[in-house]
Amino acid sequence: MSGIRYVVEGGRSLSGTITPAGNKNAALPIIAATLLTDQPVTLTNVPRIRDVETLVELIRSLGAEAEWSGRQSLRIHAREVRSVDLDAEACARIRASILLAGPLLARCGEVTLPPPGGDVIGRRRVDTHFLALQQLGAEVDSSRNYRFRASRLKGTDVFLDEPSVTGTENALMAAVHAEGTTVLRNAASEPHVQDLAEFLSALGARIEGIGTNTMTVHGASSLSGAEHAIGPDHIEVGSLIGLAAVTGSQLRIKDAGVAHLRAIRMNFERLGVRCEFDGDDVLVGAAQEMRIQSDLGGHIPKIEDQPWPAFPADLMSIAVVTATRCEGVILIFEKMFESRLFFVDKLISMGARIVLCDPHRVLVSGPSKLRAANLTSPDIRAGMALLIAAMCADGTSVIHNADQIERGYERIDERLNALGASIRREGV
Ligand SMILES: CC(=O)N[C@H]1[C@@H](OP(=O)(O)OP(=O)(O)OC[C@H]2O[C@@H](n3ccc(=O)[nH]c3=O)[C@H](O)[C@@H]2O)O[C@H](CO)[C@@H](O)[C@@H]1O
Ligand SMILES: C=C(OP(=O)(O)O)C(=O)O
Repeated sequence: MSGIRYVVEGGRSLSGTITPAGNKNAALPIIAATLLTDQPVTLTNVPRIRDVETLVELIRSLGAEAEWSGRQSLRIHAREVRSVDLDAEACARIRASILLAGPLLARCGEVTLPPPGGDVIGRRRVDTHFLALQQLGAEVDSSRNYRFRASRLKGTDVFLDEPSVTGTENALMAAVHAEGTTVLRNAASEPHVQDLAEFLSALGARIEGIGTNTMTVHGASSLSGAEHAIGPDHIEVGSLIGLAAVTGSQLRIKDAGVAHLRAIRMNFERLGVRCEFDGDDVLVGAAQEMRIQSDLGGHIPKIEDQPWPAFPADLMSIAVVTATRCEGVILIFEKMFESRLFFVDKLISMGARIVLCDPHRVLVSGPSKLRAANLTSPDIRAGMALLIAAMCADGTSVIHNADQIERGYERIDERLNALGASIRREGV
């Protein structure tokens, strides 16, 4: 079992203001995309999390200069890029290593990538990446590692077999360097995909349809440098809303990017958790109704994930833990990942009333009073859900393998302690 554990004293209410970190899933493709230009790039609001540090290590190994010029500010200059063998262990630590495929193919004409890692939440297919890059003219071979080769990339009309987030991002990064025009259909449009497209535009790429499922990309032979601020992490904002609700906390979540929070707000309302928008801040009040809202006719409601702009898959674990503290019954239907819901056995051991119907669906009946427990975090979001459970449970819980939480949430112990939480970080 790996090194970091959190010792959490439950039962405390928090109060105050917290600013969400930059979006992990935007920072990662944007850092990969800096390899597309030989000019310097400055990125601000970059989350200092483990996945980012690993990707920075990987791009340095390819010859890019990358220096932190402030706590959240990263300067990258990929004057020269050599596509040599990438460290297999570093690639296996993160899902985002797959995002080097598009930029390296575009810049160097070939790339061999060891298989990516990332959360173990079910099968993580890469077929969409292969399909898209192949249609742009790459030869691909997955017999040993992932090998992509293209003497030139040529724009075309690409229909993605599913709106894969990183698949869309790889296609976008390859397309900006392709000859002619590329149309990407059935594309993902999550805030992080939009952020990447905005960054590429700041480098001089011409992209139409940002934020929709059809993007048109006009290829450019060279791109400039740029300064770009990573957008706020809407998954962290959603996690904080759930946390505030179950701990009876009053929080102002500052500069939260409310334009991206409609589906998130709507689904929390289904649990009887309401928040207000004040400019770009989110306000969560301490006295929430916490009563599950039935569908018309008194039917059992559900929360389900779907591609953007619907409710995000990465908030499903947070929705489950929040529901355990609400009055009523709700079905949580996770359509994307077949192992993400298995962590509910840990909530059940804490006293939650949950039926795991099948790998994709759980029925939660609340409210349950949660008891402290000795827990292990299986992935980023389940880890955060367990931290939330521990914070509202009676007694002191220990969360092992908190390294997983730190893959995605920056200094979460310090930041929550500043609001009144009691989380002691131990281990190395
Ligand atoms: C580094 C990064 O950005 N990781 C995110 C990215 O992973 P990633 O890009 O790996 O995830 P994908 O979008 O490719 O797909 C995730 C899974 O959902 C399935 N699928 C996808 C689209 C769809 O319409 N229906 C469907 O069932 C896919 O088959 C796949 O099994 O997007 C996921 C889905 O938002 C998030 O959980 C991850 O945090
Ligand atoms: C699943 C996630 O990350 P990754 O795709 O990097 O494993 C996540 O951010 O919840």
